[in-house]
Amino acid sequence: MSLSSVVLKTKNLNFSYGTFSVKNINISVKKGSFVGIIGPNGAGKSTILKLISRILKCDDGTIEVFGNDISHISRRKLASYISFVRQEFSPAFEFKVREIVEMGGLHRKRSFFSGYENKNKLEEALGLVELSDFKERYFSTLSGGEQRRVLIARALYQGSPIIIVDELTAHLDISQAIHIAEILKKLTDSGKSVLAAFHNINIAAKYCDYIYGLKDGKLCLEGVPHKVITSENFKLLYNSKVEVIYHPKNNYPVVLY
Ligand SMILES: Nc1ncnc2c1ncn2[C@@H]1O[C@H](COP(=O)(O)OP(=O)(O)OP(=O)(O)O)[C@@H](O)[C@H]1O
Repeated sequence: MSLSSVVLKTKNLNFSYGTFSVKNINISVKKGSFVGIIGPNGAGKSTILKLISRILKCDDGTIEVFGNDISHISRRKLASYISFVRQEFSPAFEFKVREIVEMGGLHRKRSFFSGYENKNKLEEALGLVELSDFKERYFSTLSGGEQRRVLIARALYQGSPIIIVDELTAHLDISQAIHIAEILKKLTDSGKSVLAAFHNINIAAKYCDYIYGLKDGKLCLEGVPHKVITSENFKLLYNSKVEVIYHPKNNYPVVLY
């Protein structure tokens, strides 16, 4: 694939909270690809995704989206390139589900109070995550999994070409996790790009085109799922002994816990 198909690229990214740092992070995401980051709790996955979404500012290094250094573009412009689905979201005020989803379109509007921007798009985004009947419910009254699906709908409504998801399967039962992964996979088939952190390695192995392995703030593995998901690498990343087999139908690696 040509260099021009790279839509997101980090170069030697460094960041420290003081006690924990991520070091020399080089990640590339190509147009239409589904890229995963795996690694144990506290490895720095969320930190990297927050740096890319400019929630945190890197100490050193650069992040480029479509060839633009993100430190030189406006928040609105960044929101037109990247949507970020956080692991947790607790709004300070009571918002209805449709209002949360509509927040995804703020970069296209003058103000939040300009009324419905695009009713069809709103219906479409909620329909995709099977929450059409929840539009008028207050976000705080939804279960963790339902809230998560609302946040995915907000990212879909935002309409950006790059979607970043922190812990794709958080709060989702296995059927919802597969459903959301399928939606994102379809989006990559239509040219969008997804970068997501995963704890569920089998979902990552099935849906990702490319996987980065992170440990103690450093990338120590990268490649296609067949190369990265091996029992040796699992030991290296998680210090855990597992067996890896290959799916009888589709041949992707499957971890036997
Ligand atoms: N605001 C903060 N101030 C200080 N340390 C932080 C802060 N946020 C995160 N950390 C620390 O940075 C490290 C990496 O956290 P991060 O959330 O990036 O890891 P993660 O790989 O996403 O973990 P998990 O899989 O548990 O979500 C952890 O040790 C965490 O305690």
